[in-house]
Amino acid sequence: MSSALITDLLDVLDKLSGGAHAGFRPAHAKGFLYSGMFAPAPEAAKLTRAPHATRPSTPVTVRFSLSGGIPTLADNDPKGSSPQGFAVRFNLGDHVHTDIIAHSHNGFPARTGEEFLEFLRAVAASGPDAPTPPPVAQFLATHPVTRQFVEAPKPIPSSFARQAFFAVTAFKFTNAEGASRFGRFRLVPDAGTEFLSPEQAATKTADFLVAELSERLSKGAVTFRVVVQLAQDRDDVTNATAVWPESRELVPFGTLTITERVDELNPEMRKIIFDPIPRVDGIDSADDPLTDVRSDIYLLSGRRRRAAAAK
Ligand code: HEM
Repeated sequence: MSSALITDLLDVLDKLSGGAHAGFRPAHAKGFLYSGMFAPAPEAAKLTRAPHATRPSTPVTVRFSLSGGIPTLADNDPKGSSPQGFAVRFNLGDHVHTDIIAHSHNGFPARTGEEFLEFLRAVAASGPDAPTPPPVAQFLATHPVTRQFVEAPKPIPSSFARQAFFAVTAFKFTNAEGASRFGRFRLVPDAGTEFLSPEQAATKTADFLVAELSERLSKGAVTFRVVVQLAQDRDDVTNATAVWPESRELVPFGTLTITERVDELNPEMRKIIFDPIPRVDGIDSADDPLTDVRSDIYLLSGRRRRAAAAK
């Protein structure tokens, strides 16, 4: 991976957030950590020999977040809140883990890191002093898939527990017999989905999503079904902008049960860096170019965050 691409992406993300916010993520900066358990569905072990698919239960740490890079963003901010993020760490042993990193929109605006950089630079160059038409309008005119992503409705949910999340990049799942299938993780809320109209969202407080989740957890656990959308032969498994038809089979993978909030400012917890590469036997990258770029940039960004927190 070109390190220039990674640092250029980090720079433009910082720029879009009005400069770097020391100790915070340059994307999905405002987020909240919780702990819980994962229990696999019987079908999971038929798909993959990964340990969390066969063990009766695996402890998890999860983080819900808003998409923007500003740590003080309001949960009902019409521009920076959606898509919300949901990252799940399966704690398999000492320093052994595998993650699912998902957001609340099925798709992504760019196929490669280079294309994403070009898009973000066009957005950054389209401020109030921009020429007409602004660079972002020119970019969108020649990138219909990005335009589709930008224009798709991304309503604010009534709760982090009431929307579905999509891992977008595909993985290759291999079972104990050595049989492989490609698929994409999805997290589906047992409480069902519910979204706010812009008018309803405007009446909410800046921290309503975390407050709502605390209130909900005081009454009982929050559960999500983890499923894998299986690719069929013609589906492109290397392109996160290509949404597969909804008719594709959804294989049950298990249930996530979220029980309590974890202090995200706790030094140990501040260290957590979710990893887009699964790094566990039985689940591999499907060679989507975004996977490696993301892994490199999350690591660089996470190290920068850790260094700032240590000061
Ligand atoms: C080239 C493409 C991408 C770039 C450059 C990028 C960049 C970043 C960066 C820099 C972070 C902060 C990492 C950290 O400090 O720990 C981040 C976090 C995140 N990104 Fe991406 N991202 C990309 C693609 C995606 C995609 C496809 C998704 C959709 C699933 C996504 C969802 C998330 C989520 C949910 C987080 C928060 C993870 C956490 O809670 O720690 N990103 N991204």
